Amino acid sequence: MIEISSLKKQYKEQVVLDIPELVIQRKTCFGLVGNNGAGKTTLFRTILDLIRPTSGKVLINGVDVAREESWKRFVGAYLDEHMLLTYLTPDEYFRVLGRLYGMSEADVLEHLAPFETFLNDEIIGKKKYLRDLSKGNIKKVGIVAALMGNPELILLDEPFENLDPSSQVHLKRLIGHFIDSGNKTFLISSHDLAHVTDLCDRIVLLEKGRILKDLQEKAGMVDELNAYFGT
Ligand SMILES: Nc1ncnc2c1ncn2[C@@H]1O[C@H](COP(=O)(O)OP(=O)(O)OP(=O)(O)O)[C@@H](O)[C@H]1O
Repeated sequence: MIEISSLKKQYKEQVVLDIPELVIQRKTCFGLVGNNGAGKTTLFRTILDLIRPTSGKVLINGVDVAREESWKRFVGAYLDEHMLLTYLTPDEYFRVLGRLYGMSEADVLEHLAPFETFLNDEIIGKKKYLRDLSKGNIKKVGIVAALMGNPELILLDEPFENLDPSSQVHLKRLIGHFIDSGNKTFLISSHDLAHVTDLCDRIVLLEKGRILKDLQEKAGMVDELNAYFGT
């Protein structure tokens, strides 16, 4: 469970995040939407303690993310390519992460198996450095890496961006499968209203750092979002 209280992030006089209270229950697929600059990435970065809030706090399963490290064992995330070791090939990167999570080579291969189609033949088994992959293929590596080590909570920032249409559908199926397995919580930010509303049972709409809507009923979700975005 994620508990956010009195969370504020300010750059000089600009308040970019202002969330008095937000609780995200376990086993939820939580979608985060909002226009450019609404504060989606800032919220994710704050939850992951990559930036410190000006005030307020984030608890993951009761642990204050800014004070302890234990939450990192059950959280996986992919926000952007800065999270990757781009001087490695994808195979090397998965192997390094596997070691970090105490996985054997066989465990790593077992983890990668369901992603075989998603990680197309330009990624696995090629001696290409991560930094030389296309944007979409880098994203695929980041997403598959975020799911390593059997995390309970997974944060994905714009997972569908830069993916070709069939990979988007494939990813949606993969995430859906993890959600159906019943023990994972996903936080997904996206500009793709169709994908995010298909997947998520709760969607929060941010505007200028504030929660404008908190949609928790599937029925009407799409219409409310379309009305807001004028789509
Ligand atoms: N280091 C920083 N210094 C000053 N302002 C910042 C900094 N980082 C983020 N911001 C500002 O915070 C606001 C929220 O940015 P954020 O990246 O969280 O938005 P977003 O909803 O993820 O946008 P997008 O959909 O474009 O990715 C923006 O106005 C941005 O310019």
